[in-house]
Amino acid sequence: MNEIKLDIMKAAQFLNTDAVTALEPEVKKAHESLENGTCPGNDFLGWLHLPSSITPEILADIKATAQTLRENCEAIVVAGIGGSYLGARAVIECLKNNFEELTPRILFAGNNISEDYLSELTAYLKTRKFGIINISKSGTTTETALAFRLLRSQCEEQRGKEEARKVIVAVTDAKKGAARVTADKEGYKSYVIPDNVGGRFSVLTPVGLLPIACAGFDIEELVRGAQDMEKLCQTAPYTENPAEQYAAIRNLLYRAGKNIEILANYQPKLHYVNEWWKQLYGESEGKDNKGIFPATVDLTTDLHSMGQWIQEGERNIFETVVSVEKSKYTVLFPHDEENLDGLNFLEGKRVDEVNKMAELGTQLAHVDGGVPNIRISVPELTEYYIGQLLYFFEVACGISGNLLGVNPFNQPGVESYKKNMFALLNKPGYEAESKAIRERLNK
Ligand SMILES: O=P(O)(O)OC[C@H]1O[C@](O)(CO)[C@@H](O)[C@@H]1O
Repeated sequence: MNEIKLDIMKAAQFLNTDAVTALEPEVKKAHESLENGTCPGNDFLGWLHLPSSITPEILADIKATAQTLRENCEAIVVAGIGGSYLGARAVIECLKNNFEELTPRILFAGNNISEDYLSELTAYLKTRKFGIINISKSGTTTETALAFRLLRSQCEEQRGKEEARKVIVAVTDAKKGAARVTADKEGYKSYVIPDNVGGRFSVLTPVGLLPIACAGFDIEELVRGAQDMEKLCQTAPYTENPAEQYAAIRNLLYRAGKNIEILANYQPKLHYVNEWWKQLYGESEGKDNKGIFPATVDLTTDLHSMGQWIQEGERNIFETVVSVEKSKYTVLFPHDEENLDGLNFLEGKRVDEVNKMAELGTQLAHVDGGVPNIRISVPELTEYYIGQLLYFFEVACGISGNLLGVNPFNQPGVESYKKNMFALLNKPGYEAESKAIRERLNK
């Protein structure tokens, strides 16, 4: 199998010579505790062998639902936030044309509380036949619930209740939560987010697969990539196991004082993979006053904004570059008669070659500047390799969180803002908190 490759040489050179080798027993133990289900948060390990559990029947059912939506909608709005949003968007943005809109158009909502966003979205949809995929594990997330309320009533108004039923799909908990109750009451087609799969690990459940199928992409290939990576991560020895090596090197760097990891790409289509990765690692590791801060950049774009900081700022960072080996198209650097920009020496070269030299030059400059560099190379931006990449990051995250000594599968800190927001908005049941927060603000 051809696969994504990890190169940690330019990061390991910042550590003692045998540091990565010496960590093997610890990494193996961290990985085994995932596999044996003995790690903290072990009731949330449903994602670990998810790829190999996906049957052709499950995929066929998702594809049939996607087909119904595709046939009946000019736009499909995917309502969700965090893990109920980013995985689908990451894959779709990787695979779609940078400029052409998909047919039907895939729109995202429920990931903010912006009045203008919702106003513009509902106005845009007024003249269009649209459907909704309402994704929320809890069914009570404010951002998503708000968008769904607005969109559902608009959809029913535009199509009539009966027709609307055919184009509203819920992806939610098996039993509890508003989304489940509404779906069951209204008879919407629905999918279950398993109890033991947390949002940020759910891209290979219908949370990700349904929107990706609606966008017209090949979910079989995506799952096949993840399945192959599942096999590799389970069987490969330490030195050839990308998930174990990535978990090892980032923890060693963290222990050496590098507490910020910057995920970088050289393809705009990977922007939302950055966003997905940020949630995966941020929510998994940032707790108990510990954790690498996950930051992201799009290059070469951000070399013209963040490049200075990365090159010469505080030396507490390391960089992980996701590099795509093969471009889909060919564009050659053009000739210019006047050559005022002095770039005719590049004439006839593939733009991708120039991009790759920018990448190599940047890697060497950053390493010279004291920034350890990890490189993940992806053969091509296809469903198969994206499936590999996402699953690789998930397993590495589980191992890494165990090495760090946290529970990688909870996110208790996320509740704090919600508690304050509800207190400020006088949510019933929050009377004491409302009183306390008002007193605090009036001091
Ligand atoms: O699917 P839900 O329950 O709406 O939650 C969405 C997101 O909110 C969080 O619970 C907190 O941000 C994430 O972990 C999750 O991915």
